[in-house]
Amino acid sequence: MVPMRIGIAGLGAIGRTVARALADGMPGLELACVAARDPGKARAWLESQGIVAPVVKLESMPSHADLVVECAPASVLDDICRPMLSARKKVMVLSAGALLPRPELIELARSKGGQIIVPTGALIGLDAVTAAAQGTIHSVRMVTRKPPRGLAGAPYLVENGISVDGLTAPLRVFAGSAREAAIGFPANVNVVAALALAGIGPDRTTIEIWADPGVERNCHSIEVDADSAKFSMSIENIPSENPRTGRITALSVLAALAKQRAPLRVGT
Ligand SMILES: NC(=O)C1=CN([C@@H]2O[C@H](COP(=O)(O)OP(=O)(O)OC[C@H]3O[C@@H](n4cnc5c(N)ncnc54)[C@H](O)[C@@H]3O)[C@@H](O)[C@H]2O)C=CC1
Ligand SMILES: O=C([O-])CC(=O)C(=O)O
Repeated sequence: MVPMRIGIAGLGAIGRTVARALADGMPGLELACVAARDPGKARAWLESQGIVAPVVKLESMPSHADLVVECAPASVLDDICRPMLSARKKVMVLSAGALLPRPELIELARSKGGQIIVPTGALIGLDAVTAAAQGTIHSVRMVTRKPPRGLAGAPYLVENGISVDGLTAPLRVFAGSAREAAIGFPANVNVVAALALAGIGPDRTTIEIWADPGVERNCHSIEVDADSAKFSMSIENIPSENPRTGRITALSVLAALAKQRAPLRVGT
């Protein structure tokens, strides 16, 4: 079987873990290329890891890869998706919050025959949410609690003069829709964007965000009420080297990549 060629756009907390795993060997998959903001730094890291892969520009990824894992800042989503989707290829999008204001990327995938894959990422239960969405979902509500350092610097906090420094008790810093949360916290709550895309959309999916000095983990809890089932889910994510990103996120990418070529697929 010809291996599926995987590209990685963004060599940070998620990208490095995915690159390492692909280089160690995943059946039916090969690391085909990497794109980074600083190509010299990327080459030095790959060399230090003994990983052989070309460092290429975002626009030339389609000639190297069948599927690109987007694990870069939200601001570069267009530059990663457009070339790949125009070439009828796949992009696994981690910056899910940046997809909400860009429905044209989904339209591009539709018109060209490419595909955007949003993995479950740092979340839980998108299998059940997508299943329930085949029927009627009445409501989806999410509450996120993060250590203050996992929220510091978010545009919503800066614009509203909300400080999370030196908190001694939990502070609710936001309540609103997934669409508003993705704008105000573009690097902190991609999870609610993925939840919205799986279920009832960004305007009806609601979220509260708490800066909680009492937690060490990024905690998400979700309640779904549908005509097929009512369910609650929660997950406590251990932060990776990037305090905003749970360790499980890169593992979710690996699981989603493995499904691309697996003889047995478990879960939707
Ligand atoms: N969907 C989900 O469940 C989750 C999504 N995320 C999102 O995934 C993305 C990646 O997260 P991390 O790896 O933790 O971030 P990170 O900040 O550790 O790494 C991002 C990397 O992208 C690189 N980069 C910047 N500009 C670039 C460009 N023009 N081309 C290529 N690379 C570029 C940076 O230099 C950095 O190495 C972020 O948008 C984050 O918000 C994070 C956690 C969960
Ligand atoms: O959704 C995100 O951007 C990251 C997150 O909450 C987590 O890793 O728990």
